[in-house]
Amino acid sequence: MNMSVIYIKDLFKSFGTLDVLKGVELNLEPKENLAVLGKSGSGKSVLIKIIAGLISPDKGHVEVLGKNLEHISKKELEQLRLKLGFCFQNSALYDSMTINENILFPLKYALKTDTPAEMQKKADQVLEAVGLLRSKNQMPSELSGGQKKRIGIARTVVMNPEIILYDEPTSGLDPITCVEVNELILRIKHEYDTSAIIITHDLTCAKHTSDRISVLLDGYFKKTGKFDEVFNEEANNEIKEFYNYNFIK
Ligand SMILES: Nc1ncnc2c1ncn2[C@@H]1O[C@H](COP(=O)(O)OP(=O)(O)OP(=O)(O)O)[C@@H](O)[C@H]1O
Repeated sequence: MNMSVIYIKDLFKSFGTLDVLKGVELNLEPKENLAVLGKSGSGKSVLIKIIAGLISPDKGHVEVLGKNLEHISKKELEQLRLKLGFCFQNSALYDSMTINENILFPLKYALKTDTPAEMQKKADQVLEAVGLLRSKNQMPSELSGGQKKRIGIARTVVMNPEIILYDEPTSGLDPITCVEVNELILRIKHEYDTSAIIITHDLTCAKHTSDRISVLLDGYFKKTGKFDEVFNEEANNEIKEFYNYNFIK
């Protein structure tokens, strides 16, 4: 039996004459963080959209939390999506709502199972976990970029997802705030027992937040392994040069 929370085999996706994914293989284990590195346009977002069932592959096997996406009903897909948390690049907060209302929003409109008191308790817990409980009555416009990222993560975590998909979690942040966000991603994994795919161009983020990294090049994962295995002496020049390993601490 396959124990992976995401299992992808022989995945192909083209748009017209553009072959984007050409034989992607991926295994995400329970409680594992996997960073996906790849150039702009290499197909990282397409891969995430396929995992979320938003677009269909041309060919290949995609299994998420034991469900084969090829044979899944609409209702099952809706239920599955509740177990997937998306952290968008721009945090995607509602500007006209307070931080507290932003956190409550998915609980109220997607989960619909808790009493108001239960929802508020969950919201307070995640705000505490990301260190921003005191900001709960502020508006998003009053927060820094790093604080917004943390709220975006809190809003995802409040739904208690089994898998979190982070899209460029450190983009646009200064190096010190990047470290804070990286630490938060790790803390979330340990405190909430989640697995995650972290799409990033930031090698420091990949190194610190993930158990393994996969490098998407030419439509498939050229290399997967622990950071030091991928960027070792024997790594081919494509991998070494592209990510300019020398700049990493
Ligand atoms: N719906 C679509 N129709 C046509 N082409 C698409 C579609 N979605 C993605 N593409 C193309 O697929 C390629 C991969 O796109 P994707 O958004 O996955 O790249 P990415 O690796 O996420 O890039 P970035 O790091 O810049 O976000 C691009 O050339 C893009 O134009």
